[in-house]
Amino acid sequence: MNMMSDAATEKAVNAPADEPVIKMRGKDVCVFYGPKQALFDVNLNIRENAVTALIGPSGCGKSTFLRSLNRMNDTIDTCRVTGDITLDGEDIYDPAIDVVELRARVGMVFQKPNPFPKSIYENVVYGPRIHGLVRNKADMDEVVEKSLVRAGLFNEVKDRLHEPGTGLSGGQQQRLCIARAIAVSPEVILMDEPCSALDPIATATVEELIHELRENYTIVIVTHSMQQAARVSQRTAMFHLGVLVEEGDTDKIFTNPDDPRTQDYITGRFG
Ligand SMILES: Nc1ncnc2c1ncn2[C@@H]1O[C@H](COP(=O)(O)OP(=O)(O)OP(=O)(O)O)[C@@H](O)[C@H]1O
Repeated sequence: MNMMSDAATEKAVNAPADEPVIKMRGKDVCVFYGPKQALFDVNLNIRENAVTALIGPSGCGKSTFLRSLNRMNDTIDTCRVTGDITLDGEDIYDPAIDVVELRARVGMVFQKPNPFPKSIYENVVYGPRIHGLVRNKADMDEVVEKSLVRAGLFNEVKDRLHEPGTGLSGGQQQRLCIARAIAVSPEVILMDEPCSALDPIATATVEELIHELRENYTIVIVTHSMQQAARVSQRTAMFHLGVLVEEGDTDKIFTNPDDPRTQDYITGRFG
């Protein structure tokens, strides 16, 4: 019996074993805030089941590009996006796209852990409930436990699931936010400097988690830390003044970049 889903079958047919699968594709992406252009013709493919790091000096457009991948920029009145961005080949800016559904498929974790002022349990179950993914208490218990286990938090919180999420440490709150993102079974997780508010130990835990999540998810992470990009990512994209300077295997970008701007940035000459 053939157990493969149609989508999996299609992928297997379309992608030879050694060809990476492209999960998201950005083509000639330009982003404007009012009259100001923040991104210029960015062409970047995001590989499936890999971690892609977006690096570059402050203001270069990393977060702007990240936010364009799940239409978070739609929430900014002055923001306008041109070019094409696809998810599994589908145009995410097509007016027929349901943005709520898109953001369930392409989840997001923010810089500052932002749990809802509710219990740990409610934080995780909120998304599955609004997306109609759980029908009863047993479903809810299961999704809460599974998501917290995947986020590496279950053992630390299993005895206090009904206590406020805001009572956790910063690192635990960030893992709770990751559990909340995972709970709706996203395909892609966008992370905007997810460790910048965390101490080194909590950072190491979240980095380990990112490493593990890669097996099941496609991850795009904005980071200011070169060490972090080198530790967690397989692909790196370097931005400067709104332009994608270069992208490639992380090892190559950090040891032998093609562009002098990348060389200057990774050696700390600017940024
Ligand atoms: N909401 C906004 N309104 C107007 N301009 C904005 C807005 N958000 C970002 N910008 C501008 O767009 C450019 C890119 O900003 P963006 O935040 O994407 O850069 P970044 O590389 O993520 O920076 P940082 O590393 O400092 O977070 C900057 O010039 C910034 O001032």
